[in-house]
Amino acid sequence: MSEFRAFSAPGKALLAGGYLVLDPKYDALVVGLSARMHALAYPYDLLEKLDKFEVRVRSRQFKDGEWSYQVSPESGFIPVSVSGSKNPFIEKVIANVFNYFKPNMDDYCSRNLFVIDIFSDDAYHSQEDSVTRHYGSRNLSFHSHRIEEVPKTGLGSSAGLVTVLTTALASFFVPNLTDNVEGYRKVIHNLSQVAHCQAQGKIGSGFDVAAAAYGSIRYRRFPPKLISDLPDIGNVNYPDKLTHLVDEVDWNITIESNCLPSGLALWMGDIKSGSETVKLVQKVKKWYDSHLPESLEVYTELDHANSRFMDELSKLDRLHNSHDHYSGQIFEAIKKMTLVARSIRKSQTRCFRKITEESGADIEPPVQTKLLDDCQTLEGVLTCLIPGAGGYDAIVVIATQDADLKTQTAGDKRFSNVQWLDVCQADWGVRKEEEPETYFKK
Ligand SMILES: Nc1ncnc2c1ncn2[C@@H]1O[C@H](COP(=O)(O)OP(=O)(O)O)[C@@H](O)[C@H]1O
Ligand SMILES: C[C@@](O)(CCOP(=O)(O)OP(=O)(O)O)CC(=O)O
Repeated sequence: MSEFRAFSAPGKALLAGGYLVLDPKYDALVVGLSARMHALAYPYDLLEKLDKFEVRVRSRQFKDGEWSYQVSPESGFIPVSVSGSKNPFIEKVIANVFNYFKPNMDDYCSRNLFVIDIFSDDAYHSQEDSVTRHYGSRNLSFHSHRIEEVPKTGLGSSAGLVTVLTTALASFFVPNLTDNVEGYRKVIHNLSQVAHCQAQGKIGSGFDVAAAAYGSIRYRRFPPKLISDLPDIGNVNYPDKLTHLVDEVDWNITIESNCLPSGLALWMGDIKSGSETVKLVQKVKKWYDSHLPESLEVYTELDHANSRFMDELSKLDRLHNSHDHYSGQIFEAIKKMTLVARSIRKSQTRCFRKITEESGADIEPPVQTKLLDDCQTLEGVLTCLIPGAGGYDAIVVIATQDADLKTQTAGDKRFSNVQWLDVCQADWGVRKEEEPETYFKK
């Protein structure tokens, strides 16, 4: 492999199943977004030190955005930073991709330097303190702060980074991956889940990594033990255990394509304040354990509402695919879906308000319920919800394709805190980008 090549992976919005998805008993709906994380892999290069590999990852949209790590087979491919700065997500990707492919120094003696550039679309981060530059054939925002200091919008930047970087790095070891990402999607997904969990230092449900790898899906998580049982990186057994986990073990996971029907549009509104997912999760867990069996009843009601929501969307999607988009049947189905979606939202709001009041975790605080109710009055809106962990981060509105929420809400005080992000659903997962030269700075 000596060619330039580029890959990209999508951001996510969790539309149903927040909290429940942490338990392998429940399904969630996560959609892939048009905002993507990109990786441009350069041809092999030569590093003077012939007994080591070096991976150089550059993310030039952020201050000091360059991380270099060296690895060698003798030290169990434990990445050693040579740039001084560390990025845990990049570090764990390198550790796992090398431990899985186990490249032999002799085979790579004159091609042991791997250079990868990362680009992230604007919607992932707040645009304050940034300048737009024409880069290749794209407009990209360049921030004056380091990546950790730039506020996020919650689209899953680390999951996108891990997934696209795993793909790009793997393409150095498997030359035919570039033209066959589909054939390696499961390996990319499994390796990315492992790296992401290790970097986060916790085992989330993995819905964000699954969406980065597969796009819009109905998702049921893997048992957390699969990853927590791995030995430490550097342990002599790590490469074999990892390979066994990635290739042989049944993860008991559900990943089924489940996208928003093509006649509907997704709007994502960033709210000018944020919530911390980890703290919310801790409070909800505590509430769940101390309120059994009532908390189980609440989860069962929520799960029922979530499943109805996913089923209705699938039904509408199937109808859309088999009919002319302007047929009377589609209009009727959308009208029916609106009624169903509103009853589902009522049920979700009732449950989330109850959890909010009893746990002290602001999943759906009254101001957010009010905002959703206001959104519901806009023309063309089917339903709206608070994505992911809820709180004050964001709202999602599902509307008919011709509804223009930006125009409808402009100057309306009720929506003064909402900034509509420039994203839509894009249901494909990690993939090759056909024209890598469009990323080159001219
Ligand atoms: N474009 C990028 N370049 C380099 N590192 C990135 C980039 N985007 C995200 N990251 C890494 O992911 C971290 C953010 O991860 P996290 O806090 O889990 O946020 P998110 O919810 O967006 O995934 C950053 O601090 C950085 O280490
Ligand atoms: C609570 C959760 O089920 C969903 C959180 O969804 P968000 O979309 O809010 O996630 P972050 O981007 O990580 O903050 C936790 C999980 O499933 O890991």
